Amino acid sequence: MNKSIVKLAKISQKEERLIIGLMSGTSLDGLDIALCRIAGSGTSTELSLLHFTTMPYEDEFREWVRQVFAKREIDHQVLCGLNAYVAEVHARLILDALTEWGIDPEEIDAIASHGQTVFHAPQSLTGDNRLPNSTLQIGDGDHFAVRTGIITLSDFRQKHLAAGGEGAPLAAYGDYLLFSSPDEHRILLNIGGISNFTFLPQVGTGLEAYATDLGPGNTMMNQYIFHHFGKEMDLDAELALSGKADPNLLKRLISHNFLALPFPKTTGPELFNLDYLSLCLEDLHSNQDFSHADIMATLNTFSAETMIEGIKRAIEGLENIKVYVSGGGLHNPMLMEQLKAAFPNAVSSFLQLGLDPDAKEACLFAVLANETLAGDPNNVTSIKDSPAVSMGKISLPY
Ligand SMILES: Nc1ncnc2c1ncn2[C@@H]1O[C@H](COP(=O)(O)OP(=O)(O)OP(=O)(O)O)[C@@H](O)[C@H]1O
Ligand SMILES: CC(=O)N[C@H]1[C@@H]2OC[C@@H](O2)[C@@H](O)[C@@H]1O[C@H](C)C(=O)O
Repeated sequence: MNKSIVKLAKISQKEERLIIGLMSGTSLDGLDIALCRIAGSGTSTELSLLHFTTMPYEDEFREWVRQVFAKREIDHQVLCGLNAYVAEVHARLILDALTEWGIDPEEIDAIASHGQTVFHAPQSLTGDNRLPNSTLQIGDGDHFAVRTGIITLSDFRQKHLAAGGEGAPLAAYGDYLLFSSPDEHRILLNIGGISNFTFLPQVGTGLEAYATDLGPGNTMMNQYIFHHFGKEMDLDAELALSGKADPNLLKRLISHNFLALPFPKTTGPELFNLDYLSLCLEDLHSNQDFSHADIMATLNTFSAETMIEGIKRAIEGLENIKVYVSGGGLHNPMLMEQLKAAFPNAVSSFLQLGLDPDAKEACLFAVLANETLAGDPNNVTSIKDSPAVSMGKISLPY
C-alpha cells in the first residue's frame, strides 16, 4: 500500500490532529497561518489555536496577483505560472513560520489551504446561465505537499459548487460546529475584503443556520486608497474620519441590485470595485467635486450600511441576539462605531468567543479539513442551502 495512504488513514483515525489552516483573502495583505490542534469531529470538535501569524506578502507578490485578480481579461501565462508560484510562496511562508515556532514539519498532520481567490463567478453575479456557478482559487495543493512534505487539503470550494452551492461562504460549516449556542442567537460577522455573516440560531429554537455574503467590507476602501495614494489601507480610518459621507453618493451606491437579493448570496470585488464607484459618481449628474476624505467616508459608511441592513434583515422579529465581529474590519474604528451604534450592547469582538478574530477564517479551513479527514458529511446537514459534503482535495507529498 502507498505509504502516504497508510499515513493518511492513521491521521484520520487519531484522536486529535495538528492541522495548519491557511487563509489568503481578497485584501492581499498576507497569508494567515493558524496552527490548530483539533480533537474529535462534528459537533464534538474541540479546537485549540496553538500559534497564529499573518506573514505579510512582498510587494512583488501582490503585483503578480493583482495582474489576474478579479479581472475578466488577463494574461493566461501569468495565471498558469501563479498557480504554482502562489503555492511555492505559501509553502515557504509555512516553513518559515514553523521554524519561528520551533516546530518540525514532521509533527504536522495536514495543511488546509484556501489558496488565492482570483475570480468568483456564480451565475447570480455574471448574469449568464450558459456556464455553471464557478470560482477559482489558485496555489496548487501538490506543490504544497511536495515542498513541505505535509499532506495537503486544498481547493475546498469546488465540491461545494459541484454539489449545488456557490462555492461560498464556507464559514458556515465551522461556525455551526464550533460556535452554536443554547443561550443566544448569534451573528458571526466577518469583515474581510467582502463582508459576510453566519446566522447561528439559539439551539432548540428550530430555526436554521445559514451564511451569506453581504457586500463590500474593506475592498472598495482598499482599492480607493491604493489607487490614489499607493497605500494598502486607510489605517485606523484616518482619512475617512476626516471626511463626511455624502448622502446622495451613498444612496446611489446602496441602490446596487445585489444588496436587495435574498440570502444566501455571494459576491466579490468583481462587482464592488472602483468601476462601480465611477459609475455611481457619473450617475449623480452633479458638478460637485468630492474630496478624497469625503469619498472614503462615504465608502466606509456604504460598507457599514450594507452590513447593518443585512443584519437587521436576519434578526427581524428575534430577541436575544449578539453580533461577534472578526476580520480586518474589526480594526477600522469608523466601521465599528457605526455597527455599535446600530446594535447597542450587542456588538463585540470575536475574542469574546475565545478565538483570535484575525485567525478565525484560517482556523475554519483547518476545521473543514478535519471534517474531511475524520468527520461525516451528515454532521452539517442542518445548514440552510449548504450542501452536506466533505470538502478539499487531498495531495500527497510523495
Ligand atoms: N488598523 C486598521 N485600520 C483600518 N483597516 C484595517 C486595519 N487593520 C486591518 N484593516 C482592514 O482589514 C483588511 C484585512 O482584512 P482581512 O485580513 O480580514 O481580509 P481578507 O482575509 O483578505 O478578506 P476576505 O475575508 O474577504 O477574504 C485590510 O486590508 C484593511 O482594509
Ligand atoms: C470566493 C471567495 O473567496 N469568497 C470569500 C471572500 O471573502 C469573504 C467572502 O468573500 C466569503 O464569501 C469567502 O470567504 C470566506 C472565508 C467563506 O467562504 O466563508
